[in-house]
Amino acid sequence: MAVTIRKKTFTLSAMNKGGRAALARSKSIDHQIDEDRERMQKEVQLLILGSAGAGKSTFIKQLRLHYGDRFPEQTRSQFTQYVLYNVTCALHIIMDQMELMGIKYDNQQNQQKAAELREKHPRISLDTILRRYKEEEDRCQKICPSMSRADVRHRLTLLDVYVPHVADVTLLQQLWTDCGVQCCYARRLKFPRKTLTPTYEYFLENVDRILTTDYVPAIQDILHIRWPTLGMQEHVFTMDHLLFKVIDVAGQKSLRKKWIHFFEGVTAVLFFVALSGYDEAVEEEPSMNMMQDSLQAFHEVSHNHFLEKTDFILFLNKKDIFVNHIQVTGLTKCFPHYKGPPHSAEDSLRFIKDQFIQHKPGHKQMYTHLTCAVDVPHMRDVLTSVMDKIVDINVKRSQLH
Ligand SMILES: Nc1nc2c(ncn2[C@@H]2O[C@H](COP(=O)(O)OP(=O)(O)OP(=O)(O)O)[C@@H](O)[C@H]2O)c(=O)[nH]1
Ligand SMILES: [Mg+2]
Repeated sequence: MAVTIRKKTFTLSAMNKGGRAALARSKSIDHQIDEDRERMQKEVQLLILGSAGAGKSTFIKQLRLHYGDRFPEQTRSQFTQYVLYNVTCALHIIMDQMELMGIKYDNQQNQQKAAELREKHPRISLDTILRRYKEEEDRCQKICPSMSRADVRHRLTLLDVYVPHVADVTLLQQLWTDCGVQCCYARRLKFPRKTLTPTYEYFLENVDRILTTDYVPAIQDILHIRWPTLGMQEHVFTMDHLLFKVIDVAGQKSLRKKWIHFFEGVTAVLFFVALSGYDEAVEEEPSMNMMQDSLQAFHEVSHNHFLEKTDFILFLNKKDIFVNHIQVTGLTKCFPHYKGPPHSAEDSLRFIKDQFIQHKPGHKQMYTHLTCAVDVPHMRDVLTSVMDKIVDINVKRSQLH
C-alpha cells in the first residue's frame, strides 16, 4: 500500500514577524555552529603542563625545529645570553667547589675577576626570580586590573620579559682558562653528587666552542638552555593545513594556579614528567620529592572538570638521566612500596607509568611516551606519532560538537 505524506512548506512571506525573526535567529545559530566546527577542525589547541624543569619548553623547541622555522642562523643569537648565563652558573659551581677544596686561582688578577663575577653576575636564585615575577605581576595588575580570562592571559604573556644580564665573554674566558678552575673541573667526579646538573655538564663540555666572540648558538645549545618560563608563551605552527596553537606555562609550584586560565577549548593536554625527579627534591619545597609532586599535579589536573573530556598525552621525559640515576639509586627512594628489581630501568619505568595511570580518572584516554627531549632524531619519531594522535583526537572532538 502506498502512503502519501503531504508536506507542508512555509514561505517567509506567509510567516508572521515573530516567526521570521525566530527563523533568522536559528539560521544565524546554525551558521555560527558550522563556523565553530570548521574552525575547530582546522585549529588545534595544545596545553603543555608539568612541573618545573620537566622539559615543556624544550619540547616546544623541538616542535619549532621540526614544524616551525627550524631556528635559522640569524635568529639564534637571541639565545646567546641564555647560553652565557648557563655557562656563568656552571662556572659559579666550579668556583664554589674550588673554595671547598682549597684550590687557588693562578694569580691575584684572576682571584679579583672571580670576585667580580660573583658580585656583578651572581646566579639568580629561584626566590629572586619569583620575587621579581610577583612585582611584575602586581605592576601589570595595576595597569589592567580586570580578572577576565583574556586579560589574565594577556598579562601572563607580558610577564615573560625577565632576561639575564650576562658577563662579558672575555671575563668568562679568563676565568675558564685559569689553571685552578681547570684543575677543579678535572676533579668534578669528586664533587658531591648532582652538584653539576646534566645541563651545566653539557655547557662545560662545550665551553671552548661557546666562549668565542663570533659564537652563534647551535641547535643543541638552544635545546640545553635552562631558563624557567615565568608567564605563558603561545607558539603557533601549521602542519597539513592545521593550525597548532601550543601554550607553554610556568611549572613552578607557586605559579601553577595560573594553569586554569588556559583550560578552555583545549584539544589535548601534553603533560610532562621529569623521570629523573624520582631522586630529586622540588626546588621551591625541598621536603617534597619531585616525582611525587608531579603525580599530585597530574592527579589534580586530570580530575579538573574543565578538562573532563580532554585527552591527555603523558611524556615520561629525561629518560637518559633516569637510566643513569637508577643504576645508583633504586626506585624505592621515591616509591617505598616498589618491590621490583631496585636498579632495573625497565621495571622501574613500567612501575612509574602505572602510577600515573592509576592517578587519572578511569574513563580518561591517555597515551604515554618515553622521551629524551634534547635528542633531535629520537624526538622526530616521537613527534610524528604524537602529531598523528593529536590529529585523530581533533577529528574525534570536532565530530562530537
Ligand atoms: N638530559 C636531558 N635534559 C633535558 C631533557 N628535557 C629537558 N632537558 C633540560 O632540562 C632543563 C629544563 O627544561 P625546560 O624545558 O626548560 O623545562 P620546563 O618544563 O619548561 O620548566 P619551567 O619553564 O620551569 O616550567 C633544560 O636545561 C633542558 O635542556 C631530557 O630529556 N634530557
Ligand atoms: Mg619552560
